[in-house]
Amino acid sequence: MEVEMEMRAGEEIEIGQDITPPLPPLSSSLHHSLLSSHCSSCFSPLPPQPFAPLFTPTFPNTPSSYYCSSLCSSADSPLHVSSAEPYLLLLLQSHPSAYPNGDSSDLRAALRLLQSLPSTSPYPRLAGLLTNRHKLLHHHDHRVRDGARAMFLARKMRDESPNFSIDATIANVAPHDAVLEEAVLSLVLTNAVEVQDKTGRTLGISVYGPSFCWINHSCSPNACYRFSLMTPPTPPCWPETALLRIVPFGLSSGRATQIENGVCSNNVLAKESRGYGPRVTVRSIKRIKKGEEVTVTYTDLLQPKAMRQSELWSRYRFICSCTRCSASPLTYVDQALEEIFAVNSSSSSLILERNFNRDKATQLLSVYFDDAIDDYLSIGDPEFSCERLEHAFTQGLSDMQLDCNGETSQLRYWLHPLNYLSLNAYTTLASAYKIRATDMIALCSKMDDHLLKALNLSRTSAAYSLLLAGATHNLFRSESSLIVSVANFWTSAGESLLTLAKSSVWSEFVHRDLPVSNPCSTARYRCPKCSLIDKFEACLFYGQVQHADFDDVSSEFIDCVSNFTQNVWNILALSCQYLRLIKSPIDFSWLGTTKDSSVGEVLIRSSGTKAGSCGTERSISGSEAEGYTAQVRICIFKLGVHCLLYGGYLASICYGNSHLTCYVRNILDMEGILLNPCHEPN
Ligand SMILES: C[S@@+](CC[C@H](N)C(=O)[O-])C[C@H]1O[C@@H](n2cnc3c(N)ncnc32)[C@H](O)[C@@H]1O
Repeated sequence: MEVEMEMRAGEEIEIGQDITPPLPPLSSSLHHSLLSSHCSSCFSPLPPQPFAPLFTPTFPNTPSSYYCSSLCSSADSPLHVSSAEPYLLLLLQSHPSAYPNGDSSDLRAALRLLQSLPSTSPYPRLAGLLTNRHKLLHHHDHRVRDGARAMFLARKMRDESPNFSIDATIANVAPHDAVLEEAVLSLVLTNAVEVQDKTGRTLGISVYGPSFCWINHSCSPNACYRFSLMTPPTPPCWPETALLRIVPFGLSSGRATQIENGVCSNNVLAKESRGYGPRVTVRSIKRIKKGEEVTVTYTDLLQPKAMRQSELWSRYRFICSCTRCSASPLTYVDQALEEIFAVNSSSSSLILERNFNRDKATQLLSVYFDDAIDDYLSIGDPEFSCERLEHAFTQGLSDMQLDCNGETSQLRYWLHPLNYLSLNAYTTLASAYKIRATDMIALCSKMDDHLLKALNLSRTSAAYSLLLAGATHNLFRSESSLIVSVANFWTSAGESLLTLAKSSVWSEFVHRDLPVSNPCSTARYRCPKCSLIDKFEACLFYGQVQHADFDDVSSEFIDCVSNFTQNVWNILALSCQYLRLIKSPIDFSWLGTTKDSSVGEVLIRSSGTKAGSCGTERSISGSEAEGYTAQVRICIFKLGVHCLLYGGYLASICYGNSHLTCYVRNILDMEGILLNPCHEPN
């Protein structure tokens, strides 16, 4: 009988606490595209003169591993060579069709694992980890079969070296030669996680031992994880300094039994794992009761249910039945993330349509939005992308629909402001407007219309950042596991608002026409209405939040931020038609519930269908310039400080005193707002 493993809390766990020590990987590999820019051992960026592997073979004109130090090279080179990685890279370089499925990191991590694991029967677990080979092979055929074959060939080339011929080796592979490779590759696909650096950039993948890999997925998880990049030699952290607050459980026929550590004991793991490479630490983002299952997310929680389910199915072949997915009717968050409005524009007046093909509308809108966002990311024309996105936001997209009488009518679809496509678009728009502002500033050397335009562009960028943070916060109030996204979005909004308040363009403009006192030169700023600064400083000092404070801190923050926003939102939103439709980016009560039509009506009626009123910038008028007063500037500054403090506070719950918390701290430090120094961890 196959046993399904899970991890449970071994004790009561409060929110914002580490529940594992930093766990070392069993195997990790850089993404293929980063092989020549990052260290294959510790994943840090390479110096100008990187270190090559200590041992041959290296093949000319073929990607290889490089290292940041001789220590990294001597720690990793033996495994790099013995695992047959150089041969795999040679094979993929000369015969790309051997694995046409993209990045080679899965195969390289699997080769490394295969080399370091004791040889054993490939079912259903290796070193305690689920392989899922049967399930994956049944559905994924090509990825697993092609990959395993390429791994098998690489190992054969290694064994026959130096007398191998790639073509002859390929010709001699029998269909069932690569069973073990299939199992190890399936294990990697089932258990590997993407390793990210401090900025959230994905560097590669890692497979960890059961303490991490036995943690199941939930769309409303109670834990998250972070990475720390470790260079060799790093002191062993397990089991001596173990802080493992979770225990394994095996579920067999629905009956939970505590598993003996014999499957994969801590000692076995300590021996199997490498001392270096990205370590992972699991942390609670909710209070977890003793005996409760600990879960993390395997997917983006800001996607609607259907997308999460489809992603989990295509990658892992399971159907999620967590509380969020099983809720009937859909949770508020899942309703909002997929909400679309339709109007019948064939009739003379705009009528909100109740019966329309939602899947078709979603498809139409997602193709349009994804395309506009991809265009921005790949071609990088920010102005065109802003125009496209805002056009769809304000004018909707048209489609023909066949009704039950066989007659066609014209429908127009609008996105709900909290729809996941809207959230993705806000991120793109904040970034695109920021780039446009920077480009505009570079164009002009002295105070003129261009400088004012640049200030308007950064104002719109800050407004979109604030809208993204506020919109996600609205969802976070119903789904607390969104804390990780919210922490990042409040931090970005704070940074963007502070940059706007401190803009030298604004200074020039204000000095000439509307002199303001410089908010940045004022002495240490403290908000008289909330204790956010003290709470954030306490987090920095104690390394964790005082959990009893959490709800109070959040509601104090929202009170303050709502007040500031009331004073400045009209000005932040002034240049953009879509933003002007958003009555408040913090308090979304103007939206009504997703069941009633008020938000649809607000959007549709306010946008109208007048020709030429597409959601692009208005020309700069005198009244717009009047918005830039000293009071507004100071209010934007205070709003930015609050957003940063709250973002930092939430980040300390999710990551402890890690880079994001310190990043916030450093920005606030420069403004003379905080007291205590921060020691950034690795
Ligand atoms: C990283 S492993 C997690 C530990 C796994 N349960 C085990 O027994 O080793 C990932 C696999 O666990 C299973 N799994 C994880 N979360 C699940 C969930 N919410 N529902 C069903 N299966 C899940 C799936 O088979 C998935 O491919």
